[in-house]
Amino acid sequence: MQPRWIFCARRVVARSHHSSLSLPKRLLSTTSAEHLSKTTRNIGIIAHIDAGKTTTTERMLYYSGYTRRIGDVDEGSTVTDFLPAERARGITIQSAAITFHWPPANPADPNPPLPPTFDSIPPSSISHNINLIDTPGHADFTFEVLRSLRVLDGAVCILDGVAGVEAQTEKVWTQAGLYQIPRVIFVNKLDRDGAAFARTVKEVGVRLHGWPAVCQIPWWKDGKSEFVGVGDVVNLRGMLWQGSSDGSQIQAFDLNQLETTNKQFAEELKKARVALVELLSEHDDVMVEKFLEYDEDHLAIPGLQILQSLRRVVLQTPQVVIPIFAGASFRNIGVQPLLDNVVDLLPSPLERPDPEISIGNRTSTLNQLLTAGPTPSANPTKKQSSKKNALNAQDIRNLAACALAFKVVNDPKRGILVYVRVYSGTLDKGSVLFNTSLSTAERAPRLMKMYANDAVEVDSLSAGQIGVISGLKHARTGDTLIVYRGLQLKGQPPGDLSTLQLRPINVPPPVFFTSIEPNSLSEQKHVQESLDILLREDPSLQLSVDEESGQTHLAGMGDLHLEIARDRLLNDFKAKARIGKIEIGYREATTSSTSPSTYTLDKPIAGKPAKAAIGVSIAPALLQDQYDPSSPQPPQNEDENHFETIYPLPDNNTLHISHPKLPSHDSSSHKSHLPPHLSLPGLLSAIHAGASAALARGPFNGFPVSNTNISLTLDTATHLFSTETTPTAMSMAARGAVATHLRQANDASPNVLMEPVMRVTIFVNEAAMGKVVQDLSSSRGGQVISLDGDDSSSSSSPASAADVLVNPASIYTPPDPFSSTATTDAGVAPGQLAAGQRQIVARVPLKEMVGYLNQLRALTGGRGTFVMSVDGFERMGGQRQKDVLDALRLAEF
Ligand SMILES: Nc1nc2c(ncn2[C@@H]2O[C@H](COP(=O)(O)OP(=O)(O)OP(=O)(O)O)[C@@H](O)[C@H]2O)c(=O)[nH]1
Repeated sequence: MQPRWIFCARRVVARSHHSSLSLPKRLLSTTSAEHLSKTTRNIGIIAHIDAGKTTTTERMLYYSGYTRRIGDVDEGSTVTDFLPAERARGITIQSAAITFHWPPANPADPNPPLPPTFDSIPPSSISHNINLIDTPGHADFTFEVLRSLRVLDGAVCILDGVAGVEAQTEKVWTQAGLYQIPRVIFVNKLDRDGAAFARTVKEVGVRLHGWPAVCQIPWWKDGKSEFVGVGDVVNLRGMLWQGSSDGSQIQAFDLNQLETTNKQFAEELKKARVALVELLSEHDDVMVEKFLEYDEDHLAIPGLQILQSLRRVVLQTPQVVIPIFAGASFRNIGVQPLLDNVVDLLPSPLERPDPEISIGNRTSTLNQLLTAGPTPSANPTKKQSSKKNALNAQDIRNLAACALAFKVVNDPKRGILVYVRVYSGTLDKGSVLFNTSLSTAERAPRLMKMYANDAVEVDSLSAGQIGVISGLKHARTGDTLIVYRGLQLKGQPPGDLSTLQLRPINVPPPVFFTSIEPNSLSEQKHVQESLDILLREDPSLQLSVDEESGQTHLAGMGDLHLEIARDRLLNDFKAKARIGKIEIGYREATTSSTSPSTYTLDKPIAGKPAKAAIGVSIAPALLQDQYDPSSPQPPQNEDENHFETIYPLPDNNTLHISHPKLPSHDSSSHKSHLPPHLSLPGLLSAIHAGASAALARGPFNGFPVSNTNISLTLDTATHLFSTETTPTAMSMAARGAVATHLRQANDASPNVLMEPVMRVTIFVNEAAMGKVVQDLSSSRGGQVISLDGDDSSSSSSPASAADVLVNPASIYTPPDPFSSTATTDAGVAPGQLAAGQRQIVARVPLKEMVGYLNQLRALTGGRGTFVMSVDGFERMGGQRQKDVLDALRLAEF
């Protein structure tokens, strides 16, 4: 049988003189939504930095015919890394979603009918629509990886065959597992000196907690280290990449041919087939039946049966079997069969679990909402709010589409592009999109699919599809967009629908910040507009204005995160601004309470008289030495028996607003308490905004305030002054009130500093372990939590009960061309790391982790890697606080 990809690869050569992309539009416009969903794969590539994601993606685009020459990351000519900052650094910063077809469609018959089942042919016999999302590999962009993961149906994890499983891979792998994303592995860079396929496969078992199913074995020329092709264990054939520089010419040899030309390789291929059938039989009952049907002959089972069994195990939840493929993208080896396997093994959008949603105060799934009819009340005690927010069957029928904006990109040529994944219904060009995150509606002027660097306009995007909306003014990365039939631009969908969030995620607290000052007044507008775009692109950046200094502070997740933001601002947006040093974002915690008093604002705003008052007091939150800052929840208390609304705020702050009971359905009680131009929700949101602004800068050292309870009291009889009390006046009153009391509390007993503390996981070679632990605990003030996964929370132990404990001795691997101690199983117990590898988990103040990579490299001869994430904020000891403050002051001069 001639491999299908040989045909595809040849077609690439034939197509390469065509410059335009006329095919996709036809394909999309004539394909039914269901056909499209069945033949769609929304996949991502996840990997450690430099494992070869970009190189592999470029080959995928080339072989599928979407680019005419192979891009080269080292030359800065790739399609996917398209920001100048990315090209300059050779790393991927933004997730770019690209659509292509695999196998390439036949222009004469772009939509051949789908067979009723794929029982007799593999899915990759039919052209599929692949939406590929390239995810960033650097730890600072973990949040961006998470955002991309949300929209994936499957993933290819690329490993560097020399480095094996690296720290960041393990982290992203686990995160993808939490989203139940089926994954396959591509062991790349097998052409490099020191590439160790066998060791890497064992590491997959032990560190990624699954059973590696070796589906391809590397083909080393004459059994030595020149990597020339792969052995296809599923179809029992060898594939040799030789004779063409672009990898489009591949020779295939069946087992009989191999037995005469390369006996040793043929024997290994058979061993691999036996191991694969054995492994599949342990996890798939159908494979056991096939095994018996074919007289227990591992080699007699047809490749298609093996493929179908692999597909079943990959789609099992949790995924325990991990298919492994081999290649060297840079040498153009292995990419076409990898693409076949993406189509054959990874799921279509129709095969994915129902996406999670949050609506009102509860969580559910989208299909439950769409099929359940009228929604039940979120909380039986909240009668009033549930009555107001309940949805009837017609409301739900009117929900014409739900989509998630997973990426906003400012394209130099096309303006702002919002990448969306549609989860239900169909999003049509021109429809009104209600943004449930911003509570505003805007029209979708243009819809597109992105093919490499070419955009193709489409009229609609149906469920399961990934596409781009251009011309939106407000939508940000992460926003949920819904289409509600008949909704006008100024309207709001009924009840809880206006709060519907698809796959909501918590934004971690920013731990670094920098200051931004326009060079001149005339530059201010451009700087602000550029910052607005940056924030739409990346909501894990946060902006605040320091009223005292007039400076704008930009806060982010890591120093590289802010560095990239700075580069984007200055180089891409050409903003003329002074940008300060990147500093650690400490917090200051209140340590004493204040007595209640009333604060009155009485000064003109924008030339108009303004007056508003509010009662205020503050107190330290239960004085915790540590806290875990999570994102604020929606208001907790709308119970009609209470007069208080409680807002949990970031950084362990809480805002209590006492106010009169004004049921929102009772307009007469509103009229008796409030002037006609004010509403209770409007006043509460103004107070919330004012109090939050005051907390952004503490009186002690200008850091954001943490661990503080704020009590504000709104007495509608004495605190409102007719038309002089506007929401803006009330917001300013709240801000002034809180700022005054924060100062009072700090004067009575100074605030204390809290510092970000990281959870750090470090992988080192055995010889370096002692030095690294010593450096962590003595020089960096860190606390070692576990060594080699002896703590249940460490990432080398199974992350959950679903994870399996894999004994590396039971994993089949072909031999590597050179023998290495790392490929032996000696001394490696199940659940432990491969020989020679050690893992350290520690809590270390962020300040001590700045520039750690260089130090770790020096201590480990360049082999150590680490990942870290914010574990919480911790109160600093007196001496440490003094040292930090002294250093900060020194830096000001
Ligand atoms: N020898 C060899 N080098 C490779 C191979 N694949 C990629 N590289 C090189 O590895 C380096 C990193 O490759 P990229 O494709 O940029 O890796 P990436 O994973 O996209 O990296 P980030 O975008 O930084 O996350 C480049 O210098 C590539 O040329 C391969 O198969 N063999």
